[in-house]
Amino acid sequence: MNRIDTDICIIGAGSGGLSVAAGAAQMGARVVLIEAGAMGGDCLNAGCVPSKALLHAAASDMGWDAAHEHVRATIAAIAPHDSVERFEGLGVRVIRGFARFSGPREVTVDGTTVRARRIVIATGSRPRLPDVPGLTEVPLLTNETIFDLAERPEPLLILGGGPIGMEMAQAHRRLGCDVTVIEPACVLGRDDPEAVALVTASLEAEGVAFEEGAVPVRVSGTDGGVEVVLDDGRTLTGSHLLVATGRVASVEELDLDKAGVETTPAGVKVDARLRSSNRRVYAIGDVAGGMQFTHVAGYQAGVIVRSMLFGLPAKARTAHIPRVTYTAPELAQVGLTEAEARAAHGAALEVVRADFAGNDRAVATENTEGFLKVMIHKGRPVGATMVGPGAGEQITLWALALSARLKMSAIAGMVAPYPTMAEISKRAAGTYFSPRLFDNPNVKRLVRAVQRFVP
Ligand SMILES: Cc1cc2nc3c(=O)[nH]c(=O)nc-3n(C[C@H](O)[C@H](O)[C@H](O)COP(=O)(O)OP(=O)(O)OC[C@H]3O[C@@H](n4cnc5c(N)ncnc54)[C@H](O)[C@@H]3O)c2cc1C
Ligand SMILES: NC(=O)c1ccc[n+]([C@@H]2O[C@H](COP(=O)([O-])OP(=O)(O)OC[C@H]3O[C@@H](n4cnc5c(N)ncnc54)[C@H](O)[C@@H]3O)[C@@H](O)[C@H]2O)c1
Repeated sequence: MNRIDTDICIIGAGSGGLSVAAGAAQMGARVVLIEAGAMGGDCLNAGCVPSKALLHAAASDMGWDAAHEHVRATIAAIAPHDSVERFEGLGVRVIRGFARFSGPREVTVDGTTVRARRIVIATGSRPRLPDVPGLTEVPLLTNETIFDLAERPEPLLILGGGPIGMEMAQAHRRLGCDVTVIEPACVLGRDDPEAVALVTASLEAEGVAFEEGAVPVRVSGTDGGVEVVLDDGRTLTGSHLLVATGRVASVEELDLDKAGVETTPAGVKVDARLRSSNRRVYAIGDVAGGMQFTHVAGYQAGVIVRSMLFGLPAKARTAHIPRVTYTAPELAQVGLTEAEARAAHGAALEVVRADFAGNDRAVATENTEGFLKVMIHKGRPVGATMVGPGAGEQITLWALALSARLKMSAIAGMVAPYPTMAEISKRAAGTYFSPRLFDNPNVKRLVRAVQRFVP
């Protein structure tokens, strides 16, 4: 049995683990990084990167084979950034293999024991298969297999109308497939319903069929395909079935009990500093059971690097984290939705809105569908929802406003170049101040008084 002593041992080289490794090694810590599968984890190989590449290819009308070639080429172009070579170049010791805890301070991988002062669990998540009779007996697609499909599904059935289901529905429809999304509740159920309605209408107009409020009760194989029976008795038939019904944290087989690391149904149980019940062991990213995004894993990596390397008691916040569903139109959210903000702040909440229809650039470029809504409490934004062209890029202004706790006056005071889509944010901020200025009798009295005296 080999033995390695190190400062930090990281299990999982995905979005979270790689960020910890790069940060900690470049600041002088001895780092061991263990990866069982492909470097880069889900985001690079079966998540963000292939899904956005496929959406782009589908929008560019390049056809099925060229679209999949574009997906492979995109992964290959980004892969060197996450590669063993790059990380070894940064001074990280990379071990390929499946890691398990063998004690409170040690992890074992293929006959090597790594003893570390701090251990980071960054093992991510895998697709959750819902408990529908017959589901496990038919060939299924998940995010792990859909990007490698050689043949075009005809038609494609999708279980789940979350971000994966919606992005894959639009991409595959645009690549020429008939697509039906089966969703027992509402699609994109965490998001602002008015914004979701625009996304759904756009996908419907392109030919995606939605079965909302439909519960799948049985799945079975057919000659060359699958059948899904719904609770109202109807049967839908497809050549392929994509299951996109949420994620399960990858905690099994880690032998967490040997390290005294507790779990919850969502993943590793962590405190606000992302420490597990074993104070030497941290968990970040999808396995920590919070928001499941690459930028969250990266942000959490920064928080624990500060804590592990400098002993600074950094806490992870969530109120300023944005999220985007990359359909056309894009749907972006940061902070509270209107419903969440009303529940949190009641009558003290103000909501302002600006529509792309009132934005000159949107009119000139025929991109007028969509809006921005900003939720404001005591002069500061507590949430923003944007749906429309480039919403994912534009939400970053509001992500900054929330993370830096800016006042609405900071946004209103910004000069945005004319004509840009970005003026929509300034317009929303102006809408917040205009009743205070224009419908205010005191302001009018003051202006009349001053005008009497100015020469
Ligand atoms: C289809 C899809 C699209 C997505 N699109 C977006 C998007 O547009 N934007 C966004 O922000 N997020 C997106 N996500 C979410 C994003 O991919 C995840 O939140 C992110 O990858 C989580 O990073 P992680 O480091 O926690 O886990 P991962 O990136 O999954 O990395 C975990 C790594 O740990 C390894 N591992 C697991 N167990 C062990 C073990 N015992 N020993 C050694 N190695 C182990 C795995 O092999 C894996 O490489 C998407 C997800 C999916 C599925
Ligand atoms: N653009 C992005 O940032 C992006 C894109 C894709 C995925 N992701 C991340 O990956 C996570 C997982 O995505 P997801 O879409 O799988 O999960 P999700 O949890 O967001 O959505 C799953 C959907 O499946 C539905 N569902 C549950 N049981 C079902 C059943 N038996 N039959 C049919 N539908 C059922 C749920 O009601 C829900 O709407 C997301 O939460 C997100 O964090 C992010």
